[in-house]
Amino acid sequence: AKKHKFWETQPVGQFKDVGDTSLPEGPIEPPTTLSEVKQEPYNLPSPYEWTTCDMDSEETCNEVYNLLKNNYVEDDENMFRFNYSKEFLRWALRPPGYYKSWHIGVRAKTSKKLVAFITGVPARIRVRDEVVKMAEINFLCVHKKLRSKRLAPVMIKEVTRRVHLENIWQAAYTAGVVLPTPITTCQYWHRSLNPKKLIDVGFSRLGPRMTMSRTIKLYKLPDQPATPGFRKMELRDVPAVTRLLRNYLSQFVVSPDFDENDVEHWLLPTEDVIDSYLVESPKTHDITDFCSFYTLPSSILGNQNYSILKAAYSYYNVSTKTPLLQLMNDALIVAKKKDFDVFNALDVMHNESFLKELKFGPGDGQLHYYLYNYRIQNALRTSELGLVLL
Ligand SMILES: COc1cc([C@H]2SCC(=O)N2Cc2ccccc2)c(Br)cc1O
Repeated sequence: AKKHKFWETQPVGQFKDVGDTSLPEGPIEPPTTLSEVKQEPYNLPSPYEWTTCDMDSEETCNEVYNLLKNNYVEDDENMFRFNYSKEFLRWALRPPGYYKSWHIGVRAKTSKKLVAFITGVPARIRVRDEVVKMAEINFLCVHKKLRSKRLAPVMIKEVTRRVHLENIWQAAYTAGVVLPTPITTCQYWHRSLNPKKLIDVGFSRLGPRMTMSRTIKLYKLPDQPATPGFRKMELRDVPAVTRLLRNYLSQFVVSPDFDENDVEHWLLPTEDVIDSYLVESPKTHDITDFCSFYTLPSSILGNQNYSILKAAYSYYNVSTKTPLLQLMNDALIVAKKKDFDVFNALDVMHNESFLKELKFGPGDGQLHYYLYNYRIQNALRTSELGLVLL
């Protein structure tokens, strides 16, 4: 049926193959030689042209920011829309070894307006015992006025072509919709930090038999973290955090294979983008635990009193001495202190162990994870997934 016309032509796990144990785990199609990769860009409908978005350029970064701010992902009831900041986009799109050519835009030939965007960044992802060079595909966005012109399939084929040109044959991506075929499906959970605002904007509702003051008291947090030695991560901590994180992530079926360069980029604190904290034992000065969250505001569509929701998203957390429950409560405490309205987390890794106890509530968004050109025999449990995509 029409349902997945495009995805049924792609090397991804097909629904019809689920459960077929005769199909081996690993790449679905072999790599080709670079000469066999299409050398010229795919054809766009005639009014449009490809452009490479130089995120170092203030002007271009502004165009990308505004396209996403006005046209990127909304919730099912169109009450909120992601509002990735320019600093966040620069962080997300320029990791070690990134390719500018993978920051792909579509412009209208006449007006030169940016009307669509899709990106890839290189990553080493371990799947069981194999470390695979992949592209992490993200920020697929088509202007609201150009929807259902079938632009997305040609943009996906173009970013795939440019990834192939760099001799990379696998990719990882997420979507809020079911496509062939998720390797796992996660649930978002939310911990209120500013319940009054969340109720006012319609994200949360006052519980039955609950007053506003009772609700505010329910979510109240201490003013300071509880764990002795809890502090912000610094450059000098990169080697120890890398060791801690690599060891911790090795237990999951799918996870990033971070080296010190990656840890320095992805986890060193950047104001209003990424926050990272660690526990340095006051006695031994060992680094025993780590927690991190990224800053991703949302536009609030159509509320009289507020226009921005300040949201923190749990990123990578490692607990070896401090109980994860206490570590994450300290993360909530510093997030509240930094005036976040809500702290979001997926039910991946060991997150399920603290979500309910720390008063997270389940969200309505499901997040499906996908691999391109790499078959995984059976879907993973969310607790087997050690990969957080932005
Ligand atoms: C509305 O329920 C949810 C919406 C979102 C996404 S869709 C567009 C947007 O902006 N979101 C971020 C957000 C907005 C509001 C609260 C928490 C997170 C997610 Br992710 C999970 C939810 O459960």
